[in-house]
Amino acid sequence: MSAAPQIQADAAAAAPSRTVGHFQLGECIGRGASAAVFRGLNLLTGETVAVKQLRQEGMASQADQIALEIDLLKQLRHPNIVALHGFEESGQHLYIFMELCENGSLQETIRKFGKVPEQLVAIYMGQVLRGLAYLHGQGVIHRDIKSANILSTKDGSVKLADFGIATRQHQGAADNTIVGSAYWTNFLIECFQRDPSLRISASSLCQHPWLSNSMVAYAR
Ligand SMILES: Nc1ncnc2c1ncn2[C@@H]1O[C@H](COP(=O)(O)OP(=O)(O)OP(=O)(O)O)[C@@H](O)[C@H]1O
Repeated sequence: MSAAPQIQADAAAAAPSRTVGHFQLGECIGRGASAAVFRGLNLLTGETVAVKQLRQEGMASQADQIALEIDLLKQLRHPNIVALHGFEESGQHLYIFMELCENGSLQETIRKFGKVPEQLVAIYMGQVLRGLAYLHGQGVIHRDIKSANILSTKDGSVKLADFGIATRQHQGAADNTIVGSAYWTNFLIECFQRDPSLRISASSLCQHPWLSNSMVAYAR
């Protein structure tokens, strides 16, 4: 969830071997502004999952947003969308159990391996667009498409994640609000100021850092 600064990731509270519901937590595999993400083992099936841990303290103001993310993810089933298995409240934390994407985000992939060849960008984009087409078919607008929110599995599939600021499109209503991550949003505002009729596709913009390895091109 991108817009949740109050919620602090608390990795220390989830020591390895801690059990939440029927999931055992393992090592921390990622961290965002609001969450820590752990590898988890489903003790009933043996399946490995990702467990997103959010601190409940100060969450009241974010409760609607979190409920929305869980509600949206639960209903979505597509090979290019991260599947949600369930959630659990335990102690001071909320835990969201999700499909594990072993390779983490595409942002991390670019950090580790540098720029991506055009041929692979085309493969990633094809999958991102299939995920987006599915979402739009369900009336869901993601609103924060960026490399950090596109996760990849070890077989090379990519999946859209992080529905913290996603919204449902009401029939006939256009969504003209600009939301999302700062550097992305600044660039979009700049483009809209130049030509308000311009339709900017966030998914197309993702390709720029993939091809150039320039992550902060639009930072302000
Ligand atoms: N399903 C998953 N499988 C594997 N790794 C994941 C998964 N979900 C998240 N991660 C890892 O954890 C990191 C942080 O997760 P996420 O971006 O959801 O946190 P956040 O705090 O909600 O994000 P933000 O910083 O945008 O607010 C990701 O960048 C990714 O590396």
